[in-house]
Amino acid sequence: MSFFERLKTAASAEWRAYTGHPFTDAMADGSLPEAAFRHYLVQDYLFLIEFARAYALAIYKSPSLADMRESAAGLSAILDVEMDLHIKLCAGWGLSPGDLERAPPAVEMLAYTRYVLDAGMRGDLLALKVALAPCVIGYAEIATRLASRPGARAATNPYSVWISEYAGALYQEVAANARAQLERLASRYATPAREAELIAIFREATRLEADFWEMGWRARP
Ligand SMILES: Cc1ncc(C[n+]2csc(CCO)c2C)c(N)n1
Repeated sequence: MSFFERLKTAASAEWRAYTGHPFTDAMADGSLPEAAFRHYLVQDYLFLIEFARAYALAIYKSPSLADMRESAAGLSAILDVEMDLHIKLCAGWGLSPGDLERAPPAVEMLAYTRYVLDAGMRGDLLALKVALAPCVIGYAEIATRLASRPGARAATNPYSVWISEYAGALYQEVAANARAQLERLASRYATPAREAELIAIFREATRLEADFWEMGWRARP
C-alpha cells in the first residue's frame, strides 16, 4: 500500500466526513444556498492567503532544489490560478479583492491554517506535506466525485464553475504531483517510528477540513 493510502486508511472516518460532507453533495445538485457558499468562499480566500505562506515555508524547508521547485509551483497555483476563481466568483456578488482581505476571519479558518503552519514550522518537509495533503489531494478527489454526478457540470448549476475548476486537468495534475512528491518524501524520510506522528498530523488536518465545510454548512439561512 502506498504511503498516502496508509494515511487515508488510518484516518478513514475523518476522510469520509471530509470528502463526503453534505456541503459537497449540495454543490453537486445545486441545492446549496448561496449564503452558505458565499461564507465558505470568502473564508476560503483568507485560507488561501495563509496557505500561500505554508507553501512558502515548504520552499524554505526543502532539502533539494527539486522539492523547492515543486512547492514553488504549488505557491503559484494558489496565487496565480486558484485565487482568481475566488475573485471572479466574489465579483459577481459585488465583492472586491480588498473586501475579501478585510473580511473578519472565522475560527475554523484560523484553526486550520495555524495548525498547518505550526506542523510545518516544528517539523520537516514531510510533516508539512502531510499536513497539506488533505487539502490538495482531497479537493481533487471531491471534485472528481461531484463532476460524475448527473447535472453537476450543467450551466444551470451555480456551482458548476467551482466543480469544473477542481475537476479540471490543471488541478488534477497539481494533486497528482503533490501525491507523487509525498511518496518520494515518505520513501526518504518516513520511518516506522515516525508513522504514528505523521498519521496524527494527517488525521487532524483532515478533521479541520471537515470543520471548514461545516462552517459553510452552518451559514445556511
Ligand atoms: C479549505 C480548502 N481546502 C482545500 C482547498 C484546495 N486547495 C488549496 S491550496 C491548493 C493547491 C494549489 O492550488 C488547493 C487545491 C481550498 N481551496 N480550501
